[in-house]
Amino acid sequence: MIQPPLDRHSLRKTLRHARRLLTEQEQQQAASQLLKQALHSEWLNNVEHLALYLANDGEISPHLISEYCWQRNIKTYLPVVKGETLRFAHYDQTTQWQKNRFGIAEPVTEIYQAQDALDIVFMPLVGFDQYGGRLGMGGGFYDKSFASKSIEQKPLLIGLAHDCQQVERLPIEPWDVPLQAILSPNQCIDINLTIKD
Ligand SMILES: Nc1nc2c(c(=O)[nH]1)N(C=O)[C@@H](CNc1ccc(C(=O)N[C@@H](CCC(=O)O)C(=O)O)cc1)CN2
Ligand SMILES: Nc1ncnc2c1ncn2[C@@H]1O[C@H](COP(=O)(O)OP(=O)(O)OP(=O)(O)O)[C@@H](O)[C@H]1O
Repeated sequence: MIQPPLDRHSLRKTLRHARRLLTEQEQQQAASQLLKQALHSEWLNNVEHLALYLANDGEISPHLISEYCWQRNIKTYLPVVKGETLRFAHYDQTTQWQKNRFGIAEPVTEIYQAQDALDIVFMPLVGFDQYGGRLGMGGGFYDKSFASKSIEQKPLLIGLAHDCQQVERLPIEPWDVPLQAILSPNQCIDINLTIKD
């Protein structure tokens, strides 16, 4: 596991490099293990509206989780970049796509789901720690989007990650919105159950 002290910029560079080194086969294996962890965690049990993302830059892919959701009639949503924040648009196998300014596909729509109508948001991340710390791509999009959400309010924020993205303890900034849980191929961390010191 990578040991800080490393500043956010260096950590981001190191961790993005590590996940991009994973082979296609390792990515497929990770995606399949991730689905198993998601089912094992039981977080999907009573979910009706779930936001996830399209994997980019070596991120762990939640595509098998989407396929599971479609079989179960769980509605799936993707982030759409709007100015400095994110909106969440419904998608399924019939969706039409356009690329955003980062080259990531987004549904072509003007209809968005209210944030508090989402049950869970599976968040992409560059780095995480066992305390719910999250390092993203550096745009602050997720942090700004969920800045006013209290811990009790929907949606539940769950980070998805490769195990190689874990660090001992991330340097945290005041605006960072903590993860409430983390799923990786080998771990299912419920932050409320981990010891905070
Ligand atoms: N899969 C996925 N979708 C996502 C995010 C994400 O982290 N992952 N986002 C999470 O916020 C939002 C988009 N934020 C992003 C911020 C930076 C880059 C990125 O690749 N930056 C490049 C420079 C790209 C450019 O400016 O042309 C880089 O840093 O190398 C990508 C997405 C919404 N959708
Ligand atoms: N709630 C907020 N209000 C205003 N500015 C914010 C807020 N959250 C983050 N920012 C700004 O966004 C910038 C990027 O933040 P940070 O490095 O934490 O992004 P990130 O979590 O890595 O990215 P992302 O959430 O998009 O995956 C910071 O410079 C910060 O000033």
